[in-house]
Amino acid sequence: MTKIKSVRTRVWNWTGPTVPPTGNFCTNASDALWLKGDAMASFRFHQWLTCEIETEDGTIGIGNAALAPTVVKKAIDDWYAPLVIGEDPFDYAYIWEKMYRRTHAWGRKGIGMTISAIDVAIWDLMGKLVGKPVFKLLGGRTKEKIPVYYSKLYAGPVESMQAEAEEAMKNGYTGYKSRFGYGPKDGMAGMRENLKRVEALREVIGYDNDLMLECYMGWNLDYAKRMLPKLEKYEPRWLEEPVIADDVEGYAELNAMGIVPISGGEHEFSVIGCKDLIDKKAVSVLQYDTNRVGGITAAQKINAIAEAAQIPVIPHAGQMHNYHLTMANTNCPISEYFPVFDVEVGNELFYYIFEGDPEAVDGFLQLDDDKPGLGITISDKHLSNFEIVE
Ligand SMILES: O=C(O)[C@H](O)[C@H](O)[C@@H](O)CO
Ligand SMILES: [Mg+2]
Repeated sequence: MTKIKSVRTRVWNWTGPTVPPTGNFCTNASDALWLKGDAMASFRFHQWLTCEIETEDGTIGIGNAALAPTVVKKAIDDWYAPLVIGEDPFDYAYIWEKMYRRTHAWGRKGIGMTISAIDVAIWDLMGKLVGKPVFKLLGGRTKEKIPVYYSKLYAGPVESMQAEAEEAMKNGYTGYKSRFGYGPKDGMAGMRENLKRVEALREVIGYDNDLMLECYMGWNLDYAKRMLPKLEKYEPRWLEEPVIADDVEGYAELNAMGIVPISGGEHEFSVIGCKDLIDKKAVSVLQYDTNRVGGITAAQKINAIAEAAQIPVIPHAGQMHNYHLTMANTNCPISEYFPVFDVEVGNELFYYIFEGDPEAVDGFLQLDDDKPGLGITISDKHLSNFEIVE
């Protein structure tokens, strides 16, 4: 048995070129504020955290976190790393509870669930130590390959969104996720702008493909109740994060309307947090992100609860820590896929930090039965575009 010897965290600050967002790029929680200047400022992810856990035999497992990397680094360095050093990585359930309970006073939501970055690294480590891909430790291959939906189509001029969708269709995706650019502050005119873009996308992708619509917490209950009947005829597969994450009652009211399935969960944390969404019938599709919700240990427990309630789980973000869970669970039907693009919002930044993330082909992605762990390495190809803080 080889014990955990060290935990190495690094913050990767992107210093390379970025594509500045234009105009009503994507609604978000800050839209409700009387704001001057860039409402998107709180919304770009141009930093990332890597967390490498090494055992005495030199094996290294890789975890990551996308939200608030500098704060997460401090939480891991000061609080979580000392709790895991000296432990056997295969005691991952004990390690998880130790981290969760020893920081419970402040750690059970948000930054505190940085447990995720460590837990993902431990699962990568375990896979490498037994020579198996992580999905083979979770339930194995439930799909020949994973169907993915193209997730971008931020709001912009109608013509450019249609051109982006036309280009994406060449890759054979059967699902497309678009972002709304307008919300309550934009009034009826904004509603028309939103509907104009949904209609335009349906003209391009037709009705035999899924269309998912993302609000990213930028609407509110009143606005969403008014928009849902107007959206119904476009047959969205789901409406994502229409209200802020704390408004679980609002989620439940919108979902109960039964007009468009409501999805959410990427800003929910822990098994109990996700169970609450399910018990309150707040979502028809649960979308935690494994590197936020509590890692693979928590995510797999949530998958069982969701399956019992027959709520499909389609994790937020096209990253390896989510793909392995989707491969290993029949109740995880498809995966979100962030196409590789120039750094814009930053969802795609991980492509510049890691190697091994699969590329979608003909609307599917594949995981390798013979690649141990998560199947990613830390890349040295883009180091010149990063300032890395140890
Ligand atoms: O569902 C998503 O992909 C997220 O909400 C995105 O990370 C965010 O960029 C909003 O589109
Ligand atoms: Mg989302």
